[in-house]
Amino acid sequence: MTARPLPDFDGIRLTDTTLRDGSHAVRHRFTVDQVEAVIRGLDDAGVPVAEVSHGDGLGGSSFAYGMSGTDELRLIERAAEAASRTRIATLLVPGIGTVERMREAASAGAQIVRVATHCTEADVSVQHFTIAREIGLETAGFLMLAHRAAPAELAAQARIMADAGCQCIYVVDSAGALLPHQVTDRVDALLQELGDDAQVGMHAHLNLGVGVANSLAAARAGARQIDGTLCGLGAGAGNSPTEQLVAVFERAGLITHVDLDGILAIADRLPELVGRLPRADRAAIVQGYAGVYSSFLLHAERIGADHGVPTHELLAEAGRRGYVGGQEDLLLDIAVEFAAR
Ligand SMILES: CC[C@H](O)CC(=O)C(=O)O
Ligand SMILES: [Mn+2]
Repeated sequence: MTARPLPDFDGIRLTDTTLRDGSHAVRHRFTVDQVEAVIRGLDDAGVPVAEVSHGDGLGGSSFAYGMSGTDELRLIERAAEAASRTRIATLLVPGIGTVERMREAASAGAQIVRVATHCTEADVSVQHFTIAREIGLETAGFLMLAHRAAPAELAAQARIMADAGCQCIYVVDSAGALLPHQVTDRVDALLQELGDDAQVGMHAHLNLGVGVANSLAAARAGARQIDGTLCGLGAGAGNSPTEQLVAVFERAGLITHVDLDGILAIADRLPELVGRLPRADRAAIVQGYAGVYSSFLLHAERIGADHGVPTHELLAEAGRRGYVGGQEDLLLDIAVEFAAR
């Protein structure tokens, strides 16, 4: 294993993913003007990292996942121009995004790449981490749907990412299904496995209403990088709101270096900038309860409406069938089956 420096940051490093995970909630229609306004607000508040891409990561613009309103490379470029101290991250799911797209994102101004895989398939990220480090990108790894892997199994997958050059491995609660003690167990297991080889991060969703508590549990257990989005804008019931994380961490004595007034100011402006915000409605709560990938929600709403099947029934069945991220199209099979009954 090659020695590599860990991201240097004193305290908890927040990554705001409004312009990536939040993209699901606006059906991937972010404009350059919205990106510029959000980045300026985050930058003024001192948020260290902001993530930008299609909601499903680089290359996600497609019929299956939803077409981007504006090419994500233009959004990344504008974000990098608008930021004076916030560093721009982007996300890549191997198989959706390519190494070539990652290079283009780096040329457009991304300095950090976060490579996301299903929680038992870290091996598909090895090539991406190797090349990302070669081209000088900082790296993070996402183990998605982390509730589906026991702590020891998740730690073994984190080891694969760390050995490939990943500097921070995230417990990603894609379904908003984890409870605080389950987050603590997973962060503990990763820290024990990784030692000084990589940091640990937490990405939480709000489907069961405990996203902020989960983020706090992770930070208290030793996670160094934590994700949020302004007003919780994101897939499913949304993400831990960045502005609440700043307030909660300050109360808990954890340093984020983000200015609370500044982050509240840009969060306050978000509804006027983007419109509809996600909420924990019946479908989103069932989604968390059934452990279903959060970005299935709007696909399930659309497919359910087309076939006269309630969204929450589609999602509950997707949970029973154990679908993973990328299998959004299989919701259609359920809808057709249910509609025929
Ligand atoms: C497309 C990757 C994925 O949506 C990452 C993420 O935010 C999650 O799993 O929650
Ligand atoms: Mn997410």
